[in-house]
Amino acid sequence: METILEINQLHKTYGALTAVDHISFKIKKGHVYGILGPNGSGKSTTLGMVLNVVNPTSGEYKWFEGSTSNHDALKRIGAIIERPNFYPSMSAIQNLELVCKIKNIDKSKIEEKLAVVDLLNRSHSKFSTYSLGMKQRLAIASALLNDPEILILDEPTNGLDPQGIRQIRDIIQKIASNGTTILLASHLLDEVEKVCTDVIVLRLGKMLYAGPVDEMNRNHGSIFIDASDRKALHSFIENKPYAGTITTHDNGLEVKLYEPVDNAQINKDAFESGIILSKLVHRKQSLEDQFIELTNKN
Ligand SMILES: Nc1ncnc2c1ncn2[C@@H]1O[C@H](COP(=O)(O)OP(=O)(O)OP(=O)(O)O)[C@@H](O)[C@H]1O
Repeated sequence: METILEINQLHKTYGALTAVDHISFKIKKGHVYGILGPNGSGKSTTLGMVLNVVNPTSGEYKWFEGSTSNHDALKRIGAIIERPNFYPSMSAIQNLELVCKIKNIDKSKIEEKLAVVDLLNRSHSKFSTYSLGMKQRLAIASALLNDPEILILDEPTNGLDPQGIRQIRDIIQKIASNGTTILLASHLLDEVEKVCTDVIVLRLGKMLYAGPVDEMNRNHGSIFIDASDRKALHSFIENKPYAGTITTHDNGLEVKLYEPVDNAQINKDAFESGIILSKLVHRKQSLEDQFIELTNKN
């Protein structure tokens, strides 16, 4: 599968502060990627570096498998990394015509792109009359004018109401379904989970996870068990191949599972080792729990 962007050991410091710490990942064609992390984790700096507006301290990145210079690659990319900024007294169409003129793009695409972002019926209204969501959608239409191979969005739903958020998410999915690769930065796990196929998790500039969203979710959870002989229970469970970290609580043991195992099997194993379980509860970890765990741990 074609690689759109390859980042290798990209690193950025501002004085003593490390904003991005030797991160490496690949963006493959046709996927929707989320860069997920709390505020200040280095998402915008990463986007800034690959868009040639922030100079990396070290490391490298390569667009389109190196078939073009990083400067020329920008013509094949659509990006919104700042708040939408258009002329307030001009209509959507007039603003997009101006963008076409500046970027030397054919005007014929304007209507098509306004339709993608659901703004055709307001295309003659002044930009100043637009809601924040409409402004953001116009920015997306503008970034799509040159039919980019990848669309990059930094916190695309920031400040929007639930309906505005929903519209932007639907539009992102519509654009992705037409084959455009998408890279979006977000601090919202829910957003990434709903929209993205793949995720790169950052914290304090470090990459904690890169891979499919559903593999981040492929977690076997924990079991909570108890028996009258706690010590024997501990020795029994710690030797099981499915058992990970064991935490002792007042009301029993919590055991993280490395492998899938059903309750009946655990019960049988315990019984065969002479242990009668007085408690056996299986809890699957939510993606949110995992995200919090990932971003707290490292
Ligand atoms: N121009 C700059 N000068 C100094 N420090 C900077 C600069 N730009 C970013 N930083 C710092 O680098 C770190 C990463 O910032 P960055 O904006 O990339 O994070 P982010 O994940 O995008 O967060 P947010 O969502 O809050 O923008 C932060 O500690 C930030 O204060």
